[in-house]
Amino acid sequence: MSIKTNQLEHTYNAGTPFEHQALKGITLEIPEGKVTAIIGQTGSGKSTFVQHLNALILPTSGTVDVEGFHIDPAAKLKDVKELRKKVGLVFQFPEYQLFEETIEKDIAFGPKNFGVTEEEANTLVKKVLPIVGLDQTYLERSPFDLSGGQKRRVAIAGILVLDPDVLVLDEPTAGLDPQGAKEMMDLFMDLNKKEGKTVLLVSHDMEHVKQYCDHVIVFEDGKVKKESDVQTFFEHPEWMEEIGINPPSLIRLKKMLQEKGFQIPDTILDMDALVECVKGQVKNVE
Ligand SMILES: Nc1ncnc2c1ncn2[C@@H]1O[C@H](COP(=O)(O)OP(=O)(O)OP(=O)(O)O)[C@@H](O)[C@H]1O
Repeated sequence: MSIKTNQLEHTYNAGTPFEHQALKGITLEIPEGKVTAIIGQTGSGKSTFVQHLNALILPTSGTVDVEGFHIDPAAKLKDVKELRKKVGLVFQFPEYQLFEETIEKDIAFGPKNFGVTEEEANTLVKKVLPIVGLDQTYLERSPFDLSGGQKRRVAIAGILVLDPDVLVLDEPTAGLDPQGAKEMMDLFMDLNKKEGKTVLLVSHDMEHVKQYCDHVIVFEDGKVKKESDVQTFFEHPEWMEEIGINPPSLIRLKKMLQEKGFQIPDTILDMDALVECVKGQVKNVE
């Protein structure tokens, strides 16, 4: 089931001097089973948009259809509780939301909240730990004694334990070192490829978008500025320039080589193909 929004608008602090319209009529369809990136300048409305997808905030006007749920400005929290199981939202720095005294209790909190018995919840916790790369010795440890990257794995386990069909990830690798970020992205990609989960990734990291995503949606000032498959998107570096986003390193390298006189088709987006293309021309350019 795809995710659809129709003329979605969101205004913060409506009717006060601090009123701010963050979303200005977003009509979108996000494909099921794919990895879709949402990119755009800071403040363009990305986080506001994704928080509508599990009804964490409600539209000021317009609608969202997701996993069989229809969300409009009058939606009631009790009607959307089940939706939270189906659409898992991973915030920026999710580790700040850990609060229980053991990792087992922290991860079990969600299932118990949905009426699962303690025993069943603990079984689910044991299953999810290896998925996030932690072994069973972590169960009784305090989440607060872990490294930042380990804490984040625990927080993400707390979402995966509900087995959502859709994963909405708001800058899930922010603050991680490159290896930690790669492991985190590989984990999400596994869930997409092996279990068919739909993934929506809010990211400022164009290397990740190029490497992992199928589809790109660009936000600007609360509106959708562009939508494209990932190949077409990265064939147009001028689109990234327009929105002030630094292209991935390979695209920058390609542009430098083109400016030096190398004939490189825009369709080349991987390093092996770029090297092959340049090799044949080195003598000509010298
Ligand atoms: N709780 C809030 N109250 C009032 N204004 C808000 C609130 N949250 C966000 N905004 C404003 O809404 C606009 C969109 O913010 P949002 O966080 O959705 O942008 P973003 O594209 O996710 O930015 P970033 O890339 O920095 O995370 C911004 O101008 C922001 O200041």
